[in-house]
Amino acid sequence: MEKKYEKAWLSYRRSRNAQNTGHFGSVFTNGTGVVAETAVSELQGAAKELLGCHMERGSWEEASVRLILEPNCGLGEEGYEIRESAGRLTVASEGERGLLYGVFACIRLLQGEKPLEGLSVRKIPSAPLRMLNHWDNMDGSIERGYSGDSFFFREDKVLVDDRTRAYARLASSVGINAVVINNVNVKGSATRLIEDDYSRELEAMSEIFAGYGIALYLSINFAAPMELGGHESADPCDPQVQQWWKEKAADLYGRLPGFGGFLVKADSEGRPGPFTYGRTHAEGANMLADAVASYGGRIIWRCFVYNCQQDWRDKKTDRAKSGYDNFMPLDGKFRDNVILQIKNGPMDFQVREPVSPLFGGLEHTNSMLEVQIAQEYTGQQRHVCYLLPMFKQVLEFKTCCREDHDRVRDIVTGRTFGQTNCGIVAVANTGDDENWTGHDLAAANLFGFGRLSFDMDLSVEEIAEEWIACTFGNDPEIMEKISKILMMSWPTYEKYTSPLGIGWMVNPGYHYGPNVDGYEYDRWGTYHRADHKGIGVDRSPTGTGYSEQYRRQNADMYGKRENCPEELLLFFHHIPYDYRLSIGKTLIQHIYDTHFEGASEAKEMLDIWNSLESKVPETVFERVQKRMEHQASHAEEWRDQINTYFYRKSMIPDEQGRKIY
Ligand SMILES: CO[C@H]1[C@H](O)[C@@H](O)[C@H](O)O[C@@H]1C(=O)O
Repeated sequence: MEKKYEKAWLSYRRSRNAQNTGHFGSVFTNGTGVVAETAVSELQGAAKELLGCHMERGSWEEASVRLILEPNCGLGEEGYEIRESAGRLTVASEGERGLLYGVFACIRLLQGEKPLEGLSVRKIPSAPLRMLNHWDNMDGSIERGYSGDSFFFREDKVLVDDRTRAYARLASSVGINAVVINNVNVKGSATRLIEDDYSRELEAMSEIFAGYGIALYLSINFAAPMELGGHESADPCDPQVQQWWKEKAADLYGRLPGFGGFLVKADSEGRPGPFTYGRTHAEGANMLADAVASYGGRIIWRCFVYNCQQDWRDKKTDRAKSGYDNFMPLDGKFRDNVILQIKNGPMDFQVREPVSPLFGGLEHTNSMLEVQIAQEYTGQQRHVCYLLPMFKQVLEFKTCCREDHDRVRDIVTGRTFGQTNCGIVAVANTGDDENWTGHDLAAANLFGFGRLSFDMDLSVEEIAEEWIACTFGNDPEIMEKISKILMMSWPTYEKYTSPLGIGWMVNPGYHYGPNVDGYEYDRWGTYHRADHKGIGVDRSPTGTGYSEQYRRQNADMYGKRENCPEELLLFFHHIPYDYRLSIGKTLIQHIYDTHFEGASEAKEMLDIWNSLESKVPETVFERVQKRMEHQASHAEEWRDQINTYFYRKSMIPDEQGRKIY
């Protein structure tokens, strides 16, 4: 049976005032393609539901809204301009996708009850590629999925139904233009997605996506020529293997409208890759790039490559170094239609990490920033954790690879090195739960990721406010309180879990809940190295040397403990418990204090939510309340386990004499 689903931020409430109704009499477009059609019908649907206006199609002269393709207007295919004058609204772009994004922007204004009079807005998307990666498996499960099962797959079948369109609307409404529907760990029947078996469904899906300006991408299994083609190897330098991929590409591009290309996780966590054949990642990626090049296809190649068989006794090997060690020597060796996909930090989506040194390191290679909105290590969508402030910090980080235009955002938007194949991608947080994201407030991360990738000038507060207005309406009390919860949530989560850049301390495997030594003696390279004197990983030049992978200025900042930003202190240094931080307190006291504070803030967020009972729909109120109650008590569990652990290790009491077990 199909599960019901809601419309998230696209569930339109009737406007409380009539200020904008005059604008929505009729609509004209000179676009003739499917995306222009979508733009028109989205506008008509929203006008009807938000304002009660039935918009007819009208001629250029009479229409009150004109969606106009204007060649060479400098906006590009995806940029738009919205102009209002004398009761008429014009949305202009060079491409139909720009018209669609412009329409969704108008709809957001209506949802926020903003007046349209005299409006003049011009936006060109910041990142060329704005992508979602779904880690959905063909059996319907989702790797690191916290919102139910997949709505793309079930029991080895590809699902194409109303929900596919509903998903495409949500994604496109915030500017997403590329989607990978299957898990990067490609095994079993997922390897067959590129075979004919699924062609009918994938064709239908890519058609729906294309109508919303979204390119469908697939994750592939590097060993597919062996598993599907019966070849003896998957060696990228073997002409037969090359030929096999060429034929696959010809077939896929021949039948899937707007097909984007492949995403590849190779030689990582047990997945096959070019290393088996003594080949480099560049040789692997370029072979695929050549197969898709003539169709305008792209190969997105992940840099999440590290030794997952480490010995915890070995203090020289450092997982944080592996991305850079593997890919820096290949800079400049990749084809132009290859994009390296780099996780924001050198480890794995922890609550705080430094920015990967590949940003600012690579100069001749297209790169894309990968973040995770599925909250694998940040509360798994049972805890509220609004991640946009983290993403914003990452994007604003100065890599020092240039005097100017050297921030991560400059690199991934093509400003630093003039690249056009670049962008930003998030591991998605959706599933077939009624509200899409399990936690209703987690939808702010999905919405926010899209909005930020489209417009990196937006502040995280503005994004939160837009999302709240679209989802709950713009009642000032709702706005203020939910904003407050969202803005508190990441720092709060960090405080009661693993602050100062130490990370981890979770239960192995499923990564939820406190377990200080969970990964301490394991093979994954994720250690905190705590003993009775101190804690932290020495990644300075005299330790593992990781800090030296940064450009000089940043290497100096991270390499010396007195220069290191404190929020990352334990990522880079092993610090004694009695070390005095700049705020005047000792490290151990800071650990105690943050955990007490974090747990009490989690309770405060719950209280704020509870005060909104009469203001938000009952089902939503209760869903969120249940999760926030769990969060508040789980935060206490974190607090007590962490504080007790470090009290037992250090035997230094809390200066404030609070209860430590
Ligand atoms: C898809 O595999 C994931 C894996 O579940 C996750 O725990 C790990 O952190 O990252 C991997 C990756 O990013 O490839």
